[in-house]
Amino acid sequence: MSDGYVWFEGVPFPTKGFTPEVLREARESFVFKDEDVLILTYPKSGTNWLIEIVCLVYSKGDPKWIQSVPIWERSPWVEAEYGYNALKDKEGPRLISTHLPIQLIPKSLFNSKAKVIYLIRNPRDVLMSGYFFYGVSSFAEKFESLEEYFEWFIKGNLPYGSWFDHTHGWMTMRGKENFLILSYEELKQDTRSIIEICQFLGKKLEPEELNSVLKNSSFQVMKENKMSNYSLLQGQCLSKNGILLRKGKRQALPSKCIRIFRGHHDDNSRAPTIGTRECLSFSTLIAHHPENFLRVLIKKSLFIALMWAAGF
Ligand SMILES: Nc1ncnc2c1ncn2[C@@H]1O[C@H](COP(=O)(O)OS(=O)(=O)O)[C@@H](OP(=O)(O)O)[C@H]1O
Repeated sequence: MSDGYVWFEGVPFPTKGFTPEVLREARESFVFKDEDVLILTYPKSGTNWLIEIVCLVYSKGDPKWIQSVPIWERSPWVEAEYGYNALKDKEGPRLISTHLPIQLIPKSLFNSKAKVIYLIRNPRDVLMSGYFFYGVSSFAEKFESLEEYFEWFIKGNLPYGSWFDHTHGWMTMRGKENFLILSYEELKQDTRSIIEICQFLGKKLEPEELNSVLKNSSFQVMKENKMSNYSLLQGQCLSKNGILLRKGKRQALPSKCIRIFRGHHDDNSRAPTIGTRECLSFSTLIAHHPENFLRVLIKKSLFIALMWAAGF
């Protein structure tokens, strides 16, 4: 276990704003209400984008709320000290965010009809997004190189632990009536996911309201909204040049990273068995064909084993 995190039940958490006491209390005592909506993701998967969309759906596209209240107050994090205290006595339907793995979520979730929206993102982009974000944050352990960071990603030595465990755990909720699974990639592709969100939340929006949701949750508009872009926290939990909305799209990976992903050795002498394509399509594949999850997981494990064997 590394000292660069707050640890709870074997899972690492950021060093600022999290304590084992609050994490325990949240899991044991937080009461979900049937009318709550929970936004659930592994970090760097587009959480804040989804929060912005849901807020706009609730306000029928009117941007006043998202322009006047910080995003972490609109949808507080149940596992964080600040969020837990803000949420626990809050009246009425609540918007709640979490990155918690399934085993640490407040137990009451499983006895409530609270609606859960689980957003998954391609692990390659989650990985790169975290690489740039954690590198300038003041709450995560510092890695020396991309190789070291990659190893930590695979081992789950990053805030909230392993992407693989997180995804594997929460996918067991697939098919439940109050559980909607979406992917970042599909959300980017077209409006269908937003319509799905409206239907799931029982909100009917007029076409112009829907257009306003799209416009006001777009990357560019969100990047300029200081209530959503975390610029208010720069110099606190984010360093001065820390940005949440970095690219919002796939970017060319550094060649070193591509090699790692492909399982290539420098001299290319060991042919990759599992390549980038499988990694890229992993989340989309399980979103569309959940029955393939196990098969893909086995392939992924094989891939990881191969990388270890290759000395990465
Ligand atoms: N509106 C919109 N459209 C598209 N993409 C967006 C949007 N808002 C945030 N993002 C991208 O989401 C990434 C950050 O994910 P999270 O919000 O989950 O981060 S965090 O874990 O809560 O820190 C981060 O991805 P990267 O740019 O790849 O780093 C953000 O740019």
